[in-house]
Amino acid sequence: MTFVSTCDLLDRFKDDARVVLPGLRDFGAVTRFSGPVVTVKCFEDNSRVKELLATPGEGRVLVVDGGGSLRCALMGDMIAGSAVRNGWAGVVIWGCVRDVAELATLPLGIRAAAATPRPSVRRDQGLTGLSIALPGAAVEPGDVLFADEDGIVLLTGEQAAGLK
Ligand SMILES: O=C([O-])CC(=O)C(=O)O
Repeated sequence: MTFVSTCDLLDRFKDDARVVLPGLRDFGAVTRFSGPVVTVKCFEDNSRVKELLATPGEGRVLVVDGGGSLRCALMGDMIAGSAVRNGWAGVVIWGCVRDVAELATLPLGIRAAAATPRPSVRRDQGLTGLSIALPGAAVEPGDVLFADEDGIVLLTGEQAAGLK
C-alpha cells in the first residue's frame, strides 16, 4: 500500500480521520508503515497474537487491545520474528513488548505502550475480529492504519481506497 504521511492524512480527512492519542512508543526498525488492520482483544495472554502472526500477514497490521496492561509483554523477539517471516507490515499493541534490543533490529513496524521483561501466560484466551480500541480511537477490522514519526492514524477501508 502506498504510504501517505499521517499529517497529510489529517490535512485531507480532518475530523474524519481517527488519531490514536500520543504515548505508544516505537520499538521496531521500521518507523513508517501502513496496512489493513486485523484486530485482537486479549488481556495478559498472547495466544491469539502468537497464532495470528504465524499466519500470512500479506502486508497487514495486527492491532492488539491488551487493555493497556503494563504487567506482562504480549510480544517478544520470537513472535515478532515470526511476523517478519510471514509478511506482516506492523504490530500495534496497547500493552507491553519485551526483548527490546532484538525488536529494534527487526524489519517490522512495532508500537507499544512500554517494555517489561515478564512474558504473558498463554491460556488460549483472547478474541480476534472484534471492534476494539486504542487510546483515543476505535479500531475496526478492515480499517487501514498509518503510522509514522508523527503518530498513528486510522481510516476506513473506503477512505483509504480513495487515496491514490
Ligand atoms: O513468547 C512470548 O510470550 C513472548 C516472547 O518472549 C517472544 O515472542 O519471544
